[in-house]
Amino acid sequence: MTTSSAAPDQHGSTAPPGETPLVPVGVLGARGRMGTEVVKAVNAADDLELVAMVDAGDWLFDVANAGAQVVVDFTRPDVVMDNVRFCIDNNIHCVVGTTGFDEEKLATVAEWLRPKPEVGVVIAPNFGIGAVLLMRFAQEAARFFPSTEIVELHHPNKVDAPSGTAVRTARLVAAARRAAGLPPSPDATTDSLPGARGADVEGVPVHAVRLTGLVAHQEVLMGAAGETLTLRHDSYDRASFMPGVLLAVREIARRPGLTVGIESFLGL
Ligand SMILES: NC(=O)C1=CN([C@@H]2O[C@H](COP(=O)(O)OP(=O)(O)OC[C@H]3O[C@@H](n4cnc5c(N)ncnc54)[C@H](OP(=O)(O)O)[C@@H]3O)[C@@H](O)[C@H]2O)C=CC1
Ligand SMILES: O=C(O)C1=N[C@H](C(=O)O)C[C@H](O)C1
Repeated sequence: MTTSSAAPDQHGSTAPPGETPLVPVGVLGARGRMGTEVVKAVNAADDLELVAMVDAGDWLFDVANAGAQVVVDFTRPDVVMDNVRFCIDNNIHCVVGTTGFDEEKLATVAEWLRPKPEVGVVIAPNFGIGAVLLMRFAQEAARFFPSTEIVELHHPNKVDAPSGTAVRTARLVAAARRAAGLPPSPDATTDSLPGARGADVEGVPVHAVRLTGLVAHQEVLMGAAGETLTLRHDSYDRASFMPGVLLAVREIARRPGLTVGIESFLGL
């Protein structure tokens, strides 16, 4: 569905002469939990214009036809790659919050971007500023603790487990542990039910809870002799992701190529 009231001129602008043009934004997954919030946030932003809302069953060409310069994707791990490919092919910058990106998929996106040096794609498993900081703090602290485990807790409608944020946190922690030369976390378990010790992400156990009433939460637990450090972040409302999403929408045209996470946009 396209939402723009005025047709773009030959430069893609709908602004009257002399005024700073609004950035035309399309939202994919627009009727979903995150998409609905993004639509509200874009509509409330003075410098952005919502030009297309696309959800399952809608025509993806709507975003190109509407003149979107930036697309925000909060869809599903099984469809997001097709959406990103379409945007890159059509010279549209992408802000991607959808999860499910492993190293292979990231490499594929980087490959698609190679012939399009002017297009920017940011793929971030979490746009919450607190969650981004938690990842950074966990990365900093990891080398001081022999044991680290991650517990992520989410609403029960989430389709992927563990969360993209937890997987990224675990990878960052694992890299910090490797760099510090830490041995595997001590664990004497020889007898367990399947899943009891969580998913193994590069040696870091990740436990996923799905509970009615929750939105998005994560704890990183670190242990050393006689002490523990627990880092916790809670998103109680999806509004918590919007400052990060809007920052990425405003920045991405100046950041060609592939960016993973919004840390660099925040000066981290
Ligand atoms: N990076 C971040 O900060 C955050 C990331 N997420 C991630 O974002 C993703 C979406 O989460 P959430 O909003 O809760 O999920 P929802 O299921 O509520 O929303 C996804 C929407 O995308 C629609 N959709 C499915 N296929 C397509 C398609 N091909 N084109 C366009 N739309 C499509 C779905 O329709 P239908 O239901 O009919 O399939 C649905 O309306 C998940 O991967 C989640 O982990 C979530 C929160 C924050
Ligand atoms: O599905 C969600 O809700 C969320 N998904 C992202 C993830 O998998 O990390 C971000 C946040 O945790 C909310």
